[in-house]
Amino acid sequence: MAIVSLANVSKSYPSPERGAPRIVAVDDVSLEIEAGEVTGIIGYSGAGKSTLVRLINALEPATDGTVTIDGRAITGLPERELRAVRLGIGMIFQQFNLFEAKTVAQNVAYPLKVAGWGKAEITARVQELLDFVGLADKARAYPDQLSGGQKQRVGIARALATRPRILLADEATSALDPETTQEVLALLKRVNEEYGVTMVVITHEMDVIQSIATKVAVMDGGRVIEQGDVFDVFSDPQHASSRKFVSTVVQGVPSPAELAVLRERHAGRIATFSFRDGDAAQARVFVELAQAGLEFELVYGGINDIRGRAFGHLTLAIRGEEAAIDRALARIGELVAVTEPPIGDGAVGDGAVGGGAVGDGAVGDGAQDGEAR
Ligand SMILES: Nc1ncnc2c1ncn2[C@@H]1O[C@H](COP(=O)(O)OP(=O)(O)OP(=O)(O)O)[C@@H](O)[C@H]1O
Repeated sequence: MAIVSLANVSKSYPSPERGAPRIVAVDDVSLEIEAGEVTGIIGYSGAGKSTLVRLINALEPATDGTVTIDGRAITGLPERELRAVRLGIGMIFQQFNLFEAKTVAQNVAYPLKVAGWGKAEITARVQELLDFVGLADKARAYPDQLSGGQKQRVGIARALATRPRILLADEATSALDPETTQEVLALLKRVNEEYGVTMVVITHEMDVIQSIATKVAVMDGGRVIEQGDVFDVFSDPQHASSRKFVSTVVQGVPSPAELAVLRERHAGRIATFSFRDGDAAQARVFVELAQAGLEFELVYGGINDIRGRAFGHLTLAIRGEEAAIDRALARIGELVAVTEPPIGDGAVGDGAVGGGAVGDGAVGDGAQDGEAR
């Protein structure tokens, strides 16, 4: 059952310039978040992700459409009732937002005080939460005595204090180093698995999606342009904008700048082949190219793993007769996704290198030559 449901939700703000049209931050978004799922919201800066989260946690009213939390439409509810809705939603932030003048225990206790819990109950709950996040020994410390990862663990304990069913995380690991990010992600995974908390995670980091998200929604220009299982969206994005965004976060897809370098270094036509798990097609690519009498080398590549399922991209520079390359790519295109990035500036001749050359063949050889990472 959907615990968060958005139906045709829009949010616009008046423009700072007089007479200019309103700024549309969220544009006709419909999204269902199932209870117990971890949903990643991704997209470029300015796509509307933070605004979407403020609509879900009832911090701002939608301009249009209906936001439903736990079966209850929150649009138009009076402030007193919105406060009750907010108690069921925890929130963690990139900059942790802890009270610097309060101890760790006081920070965690704060929402319980606001919610009117009794003193003994608060003490017991704070102890339980600090044990859960592994900071029982820091109860009396102040935030400036903690590392970034510890601060975020306090943030998580505080967000969970009132036993919310939903946790919203806005770039919660973006200020942390990679190792600390992994620790915090492991903790968030436990929050989801042990407490059954539904999570909505805004991020621009592939690591976060890869480690904890089960579902993902891609935002662009205020709209959700694609949503679905993480593996499906990342291994085979359907929408041109999500393909562009996904290619910036997955391993193995050369950026336009990297492509320009590849074209300078390697003669031939550059083509990227994309594979998904269960695909036995990888070897067929090399066989087809070799059988067509084409010379090729592996110039770029990478494999991504999303909870045990792999997908990857290999970029080859292919040399040979134009028509033979066309025919081979058409045949291979029936087996795997083939992309030939448009030839931009700096493209080096993709002219024929004379047919009949035998391909490099072995993946290993190519990888040594190439930029594989
Ligand atoms: N309170 C506001 N008043 C006016 N415009 C706003 C307001 N909040 C957001 N916007 C505009 O709405 C658009 C979406 O902003 P939002 O912060 O939701 O994007 P985002 O995807 O979270 O970006 P980032 O990753 O940079 O935080 C932007 O153009 C932003 O300038």
